[in-house]
Amino acid sequence: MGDVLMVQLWRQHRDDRDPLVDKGTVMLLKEPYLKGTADGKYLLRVDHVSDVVFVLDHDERMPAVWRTKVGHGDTAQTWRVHGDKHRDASRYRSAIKCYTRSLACSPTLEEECIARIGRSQAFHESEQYEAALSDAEIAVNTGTAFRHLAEKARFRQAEVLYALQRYQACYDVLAALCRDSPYHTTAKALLHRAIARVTEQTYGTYPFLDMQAEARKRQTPELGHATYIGPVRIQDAGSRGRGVFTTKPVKLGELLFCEKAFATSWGDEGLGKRTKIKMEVDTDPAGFNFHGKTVAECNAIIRKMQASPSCIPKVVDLYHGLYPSRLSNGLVDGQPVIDSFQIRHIVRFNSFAVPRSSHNHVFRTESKPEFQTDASGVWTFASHVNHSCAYNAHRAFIGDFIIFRAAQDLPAGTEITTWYVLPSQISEVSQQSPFETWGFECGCAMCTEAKEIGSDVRTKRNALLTELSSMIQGQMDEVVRTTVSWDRVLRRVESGVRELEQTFAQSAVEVPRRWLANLLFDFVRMGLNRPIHPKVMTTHRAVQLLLWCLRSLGFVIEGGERGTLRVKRWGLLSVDGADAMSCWLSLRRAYQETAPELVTPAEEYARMAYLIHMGEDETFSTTIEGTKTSSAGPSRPPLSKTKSRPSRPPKPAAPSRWKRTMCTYTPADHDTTQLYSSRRD
Ligand SMILES: C[S@@+](CC[C@H](N)C(=O)[O-])C[C@H]1O[C@@H](n2cnc3c(N)ncnc32)[C@H](O)[C@@H]1O
Repeated sequence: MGDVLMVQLWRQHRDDRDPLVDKGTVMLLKEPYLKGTADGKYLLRVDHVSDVVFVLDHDERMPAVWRTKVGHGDTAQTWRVHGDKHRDASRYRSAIKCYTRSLACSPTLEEECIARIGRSQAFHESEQYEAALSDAEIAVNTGTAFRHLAEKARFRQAEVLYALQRYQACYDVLAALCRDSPYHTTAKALLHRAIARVTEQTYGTYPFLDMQAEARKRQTPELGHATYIGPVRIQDAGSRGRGVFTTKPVKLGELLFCEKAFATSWGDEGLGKRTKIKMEVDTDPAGFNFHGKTVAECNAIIRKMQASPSCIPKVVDLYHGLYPSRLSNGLVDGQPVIDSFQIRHIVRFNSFAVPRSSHNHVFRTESKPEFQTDASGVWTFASHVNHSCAYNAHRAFIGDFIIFRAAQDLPAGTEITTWYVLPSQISEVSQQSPFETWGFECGCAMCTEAKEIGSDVRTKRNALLTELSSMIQGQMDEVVRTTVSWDRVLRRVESGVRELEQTFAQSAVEVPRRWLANLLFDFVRMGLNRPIHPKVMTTHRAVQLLLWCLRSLGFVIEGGERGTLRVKRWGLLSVDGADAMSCWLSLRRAYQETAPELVTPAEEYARMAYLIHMGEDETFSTTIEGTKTSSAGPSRPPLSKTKSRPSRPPKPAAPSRWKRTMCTYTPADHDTTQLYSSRRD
């Protein structure tokens, strides 16, 4: 009839150098459907990438009348030359088409092998690693008869195995290649990298300093390291579905796993700027609104699944709520079946919004006053960790790596938990559940206690909390402006806090008192901030209040004022306000005046908290001291399998440096619960 219908292709990978649809492109659409447009017309909408099949000329499904006529110049060699040209210009789609045509008319095994090597490279450069590997392996087999091609094909195979993160297999190929061709310097260099990756994968030893530096430097900080899964495994967690459990006793701070993201989406703006992604708002048939990073993240996942079909099962196996699983894992018409809507559900339940490095969440400077959430991504192993507000494992980020460390000593068979979001007020726990998005109720001690207390206790607790926090702020201002004595404020705060404590029937070890700890910590910080509140708090009182703060988080501490300081039980690390790391660092500072003998143990505890918070402690001294040399602290045995540091002699405390540090180190100035995104926190 001469009609023309618009076609809308969703979620396809766009490459402006090499358009997906060009003049003469022939597509087959599966399950096509028409969608009405605002101007009263119709278009064909294709939501799922696997609902389009691009038909090439030699494909038997191409109608004969549409096939291009084969000319005299259409030889394997000319197609290959075209392919090389496209590949050199980064037009991989076109290059692959040309190599495919070259393969279709290769008259000899040698010609075929050359075309395979070329196509493997084009697949590799366009991140279609599995197709690249398949071509490389065929080339290795066919190339054995041609010495010059065999070496090339094996190196190709090794490069693709490395890109596929199959480091042991990559090592095996390279070790043999280097034996046969000892002069192959590029193969040797890759062999060294493969060895480093196998070591990371097996022992969890990482060059964290380099990783932090790389994450800061690179615009898209996807780091070239391997995933390590330590003493943990996925298993049934009863009513919580699957969960991650320890396989052996684990010590506080030990590395549980360090996982490279399956897919992340980073902003396309310059380094250090806030993320800005072209907004693409979209509603799927289930009614979810997805925009910005989430759309980009879905696209990144889909693209990776298309390119590496063997990883599809581990993605579609992730929790996706009530959305039905309809996918077969196999290939249909030569390509994997990908349901875009299922991917959206997977992203909704499993994605983390992340900073470039956990440093960005905890530390900020005057030049970088804003907290950045630079990306969002999916980590397929980490996604199995369930939530608890009283979590026992802490996650940190460096580039596209998620690092989980034990935040307590954990016996074998313990389910590890993290926080998705934290309730922002005690009262909220009893009203609307912050976990509604995920469809569960948190059963941790804190949530259970908050639910079980009677409404009179709850009302009293909330009233006291509100009264105390506004009183602290108001009174501190009074102290600064007038001659109101500091002691009077302190007495009022102390009696208010004691009254609040009486609203808890259980001990702080059983039910940590996050909000009380926050309040106390805010108070101490104000008191110690001498440039603003001159001479308001004695350091001795600050020490007592900081210890109180840690005890409110469930820490059991022996001594702490003079002579001895020993943590008998580690409490909640906390991420919002009174985090244990800030408390220990403030204590370390205060001890410089009141009990110098306790500076070193306090620093050790601060270092442990830092390790758990940041995922590594190699940057501890640099970050805390603002110098390149390590600060004081007795050497301790390396934790888990992390790189050990040489022990250094204790150094005297340096108050002037600390002052400088205080300018850059303001962890309690923000509410970290806000920083991770509306999804998983
Ligand atoms: C990212 S998944 C975690 C892994 C999931 N349990 C599984 O079986 O694959 C998030 C989902 O796990 C479940 N979940 C997580 N924490 C939970 C908790 N504390 N209690 C009950 N269910 C929880 C909820 O169904 C939530 O939507």
